[in-house]
Amino acid sequence: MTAPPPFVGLTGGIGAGKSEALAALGRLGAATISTDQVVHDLYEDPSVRDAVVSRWGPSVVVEGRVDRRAVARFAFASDEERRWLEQLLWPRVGARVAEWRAVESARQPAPAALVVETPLLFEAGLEGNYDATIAIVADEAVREARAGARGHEALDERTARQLPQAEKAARATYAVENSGSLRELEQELSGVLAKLKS
Ligand SMILES: CC(C)(COP(=O)(O)OP(=O)(O)OC[C@H]1O[C@@H](n2cnc3c(N)ncnc32)[C@H](O)[C@@H]1O)[C@@H](O)C(=O)NCCC(=O)NCCS
Ligand SMILES: Nc1ncnc2c1ncn2[C@@H]1O[C@H](COP(=O)(O)OP(=O)(O)OP(=O)(O)O)[C@@H](O)[C@H]1O
Repeated sequence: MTAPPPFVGLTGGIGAGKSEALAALGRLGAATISTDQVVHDLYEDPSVRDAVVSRWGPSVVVEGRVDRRAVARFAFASDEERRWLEQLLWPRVGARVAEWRAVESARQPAPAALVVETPLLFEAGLEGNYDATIAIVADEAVREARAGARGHEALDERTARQLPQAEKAARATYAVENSGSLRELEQELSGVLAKLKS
């Protein structure tokens, strides 16, 4: 019986390139899931929609759908509100990732790795769940410019809730630099996958 594929947590600062790294790992043969995407899907769940409406009022729903910009304004207004939202969503995200892992672990041929993009991996103390962790890091000016271009609501508050890039890099099994081209990023990640398989 062959060993299951390594279960890998992928993290990094806002705009460092986590989503591009996840896409590259997918092209390289890993099965991938983004917890940001899982959260976006959860806002379609009526129980989640009702919970945020009860907390913050009807203005968080626009044309029947949760408006994430409005949610971000309320959630990052204080630690208490942010914690409330995280406590609502994180257990549901954990359940969805566990389901996904069970399906992907049984897939034949086996993926090269099972990779979960988790922005708050270290902040949430999740590193012990994984066989290995990868931190994507970029020069601070590059990361800030990329993050700024996304136009995230409450960008400073999100950043303040996260560990600095250097700390994420120091804690991760592998730190991958993404200040160059996407092709260079994919090459670096190909090297990491080879190490994970060995
Ligand atoms: C606040 C929300 C509505 C904003 O949605 P939006 O589409 O604008 O951003 P998106 O979800 O794509 O996240 C972009 C980035 O913001 C950062 N971010 C998201 N949530 C948080 C948080 N709770 N603390 C710090 N940074 C965060 C991450 O770096 C993430 O990659 C949404 O991010 C959310 O519901 N967050 C709370 C749940 C959570 O903690 N998610 C993180 C992954 S489990
Ligand atoms: N090596 C690169 N070369 C050029 N553009 C890049 C590179 N890496 C990332 N980008 C671009 O920078 C932006 C942010 O990258 P990405 O979405 O992968 O980061 P992220 O860490 O997932 O961000 P967020 O925290 O906002 O979810 C995107 O527009 C992406 O295409």
